[in-house]
Amino acid sequence: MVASIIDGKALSAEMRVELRNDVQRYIESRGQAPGLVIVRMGGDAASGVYSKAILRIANDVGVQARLDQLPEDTASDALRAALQRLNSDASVHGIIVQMPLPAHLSQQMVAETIAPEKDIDGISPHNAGNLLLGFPSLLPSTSGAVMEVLARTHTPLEGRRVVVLGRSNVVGKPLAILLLQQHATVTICHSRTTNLSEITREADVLVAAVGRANMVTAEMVRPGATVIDVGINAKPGGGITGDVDLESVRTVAGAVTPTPGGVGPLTNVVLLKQCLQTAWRQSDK
Ligand SMILES: Nc1nc(=O)c2c([nH]1)NC[C@@H]1CN(c3ccc(C(=O)N[C@@H](CCC(=O)O)C(=O)O)cc3)C=[N+]21
Repeated sequence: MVASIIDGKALSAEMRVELRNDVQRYIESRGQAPGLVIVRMGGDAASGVYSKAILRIANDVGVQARLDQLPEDTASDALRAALQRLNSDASVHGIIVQMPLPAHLSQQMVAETIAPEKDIDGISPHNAGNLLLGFPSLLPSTSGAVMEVLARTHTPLEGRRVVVLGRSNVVGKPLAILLLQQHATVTICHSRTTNLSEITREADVLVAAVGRANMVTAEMVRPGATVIDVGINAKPGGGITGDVDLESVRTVAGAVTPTPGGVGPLTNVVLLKQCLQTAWRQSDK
């Protein structure tokens, strides 16, 4: 079997056409663009790539976006105050705080401070709780992007075995919930899982969201399976690579997403789509 390579850039372009129209309708109705602010501390490479991609695509679809780059040593109180200012700024409809945070800052503080109605990356307890309960909610955008890839490639999920590698709050956990809602049989594996490849070889759909370059190889994949690579690992010489060893996996898989050019380009669009959604909500009042 030689896997087909899923073209994330093409899927992203398709979504951007839809989104550009939807943003235009908002601007015509409300007389202003949806506003988005990225808050970033420090110099993590993956979050740098992501920030640039968000700004570029925002500009392309008509969302007003800016990057608030704060120093790595920003104090917790100063970050809280900055977020509170964004919460009460009516021109800001969506806020994303880039992860990972520097070690001295608490994810819980950030998640509890961002106003749930501006939480376009779905990290607040309010949105996470709604997702768990099956109520409408804002999603962590990467988990939303994986669902977009699966839907737009018509990958069946109902009754299928899906194995998710990774249990993070931004990918593994929310994705497992979304897959359950589509009636998949979901298994979450992580760093303490024993006999990992025995489990992954059962998967009709295998999602890698671990953060370890090239860890998924052909021996871990069921022949014909769909393999979704969510990993964003910085390459020593610059650029990014995924969690999936593409050259190895493509010999057994049915379909596989590359990195770059797979899930990443949809993540940005999902984030912006959710910003448009929050802008409509905030201007409805
Ligand atoms: N709160 C939060 N939510 C996140 O979702 C989040 C985060 N923090 N911190 C950083 C990581 C990383 N991440 C990326 C998303 C898309 C691309 C992306 O668009 N990649 C393109 C372009 C790659 C390139 O320019 O080389 C591609 O894969 O083809 C990259 C990285 C989201 N993350």
